[in-house]
This record gives sequence, structure tokens and C-alpha cells, in this order.
Amino acid sequence: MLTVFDHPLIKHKLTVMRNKETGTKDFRQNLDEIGGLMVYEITRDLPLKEVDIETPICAYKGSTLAKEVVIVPILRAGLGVVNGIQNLIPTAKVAHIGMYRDEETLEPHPYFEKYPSCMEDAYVLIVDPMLATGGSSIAAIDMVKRQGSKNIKLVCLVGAPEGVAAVEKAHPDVDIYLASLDDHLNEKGYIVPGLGDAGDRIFGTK
Ligand SMILES: O=P(O)(O)OC[C@H]1O[C@H](OP(=O)(O)OP(=O)(O)O)[C@H](O)[C@@H]1O
Ligand SMILES: O=c1cc[nH]c(=O)[nH]1
Ligand SMILES: [Mg+2]
Repeated sequence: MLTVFDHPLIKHKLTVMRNKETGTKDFRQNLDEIGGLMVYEITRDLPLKEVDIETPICAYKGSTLAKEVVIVPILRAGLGVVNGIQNLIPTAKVAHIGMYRDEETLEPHPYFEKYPSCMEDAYVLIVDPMLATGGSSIAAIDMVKRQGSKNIKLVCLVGAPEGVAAVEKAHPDVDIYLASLDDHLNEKGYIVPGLGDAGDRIFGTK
């Protein structure tokens, strides 16, 4: 299932990010904020468990999160989405998947993976600002599934129709969330209109 968020705050912040005049600091800040806004909606289905506590006044049956939440950024650019989610879910654990896309072939190349021990039963959010051909996301979902995870969501900011179709075909059980479904990929595999190279804009490496 694909969900594209239609919210004025997300549209406003994404426009700031798309603007080529926006520098690293504001790019990162808006990415943080959009990540938080998206995750607030995405996590409506987070399971809760009942807990007995005492308020200063009386006994109370309350609710706490029933599952571990694991954020899985696809390095490097995915790191830019972690902070905004952790602000809302400070107990979330963070796995890391290192992956770069070959500039010529556009094939994904994994170079690092590290997971917490709770992956099998966790509520997993794979995060990356960009879903272009879908190769990196598909490879990351494959890797997370090899850890035994079943409850996986893919959270990206900007997606291309080609990438969405590829992920839906490879992993029909994984819900995809976007802030914007853009128009197409150009001949170099960049999303149009997009926001350029997200990793470079987050880390100032251009
Ligand atoms: O859908 P795809 O065609 O696979 O492209 C998307 C991937 O490309 C970018 O990463 P990049 O390879 O630039 O690595 P970086 O984050 O280190 O810059 C982006 O952050 C995604 O991970
Ligand atoms: O448009 C794109 C496509 C892949 N990776 C990016 O950072 N931007
Ligand atoms: Mg990059």
C-alpha cells in the first residue's frame, strides 16, 4: 500500500528542501521536521499494552508501546531522517544499513549492516529520503527480512513512480509512505523534480 501525505506543513517544508538555494542547515532541519510529521501519522497502528500504574491520585490502567520500534536508516542520506523520528519515539532503537548506488549502473551496493537483537518482533521503519529506481530500498528490505522482521514500513520523502512500482512488486507486504510522489526519473536516475542528491545536501559533500 502506498500513502502520500497531503498536508500543508509537509508541502511547505518539502518546497524549502527542493529549493537549490537552501543550505545544509535548513535542509537538515526541514528533513527532521518532515520525518517527525510523517511518523506521527504512520505510527497510528503501533500496538499498545495495558499497564497498571499509580497516579498521585489513584490507581490507573494506562497504555505503553507493546513492541520495540527500530529505525533503519539507509546510509548515508537515511541518517537525516533518524533525528526527527527519535524526537517522537526516544526509545526507538537504530539499526544501520550502509548502501551506495553505483552512478553508472544504478545498482545498490551494501557495505555495512548492524542490527539490535529485537528485529524479529520489532516494528521496523526503514528510512531514506529518496526512492528513485527502488534498488536500494528493495535491497534494504531484503536485508531486514533476513533478520526475521515481518512488520516493515518504508518511509521516504520523495519517490518516483518507477521506484514505487519496483518496491511494490518485490515486497507487496511492505507499506510505503511518501511526502511526495514525483514525476519521473531522468537519464541519470535522479528524481524529477526531486531535490537533488540528498546525501550530499545533508552532509555538505558537493
Ligand atoms: O532508489 P535508488 O535508485 O536505489 O536510489 C536511491 C538511493 O540513492 C541515494 O543514496 P546514494 O547512493 O546517493 O548514497 P548516499 O546516501 O551515501 O549519498 C538515496 O539516498 C537512496 O539510498
Ligand atoms: O534524485 C535522487 C536519486 C537518488 N538519490 C538521490 O539522492 N537523489
Ligand atoms: Mg547520495
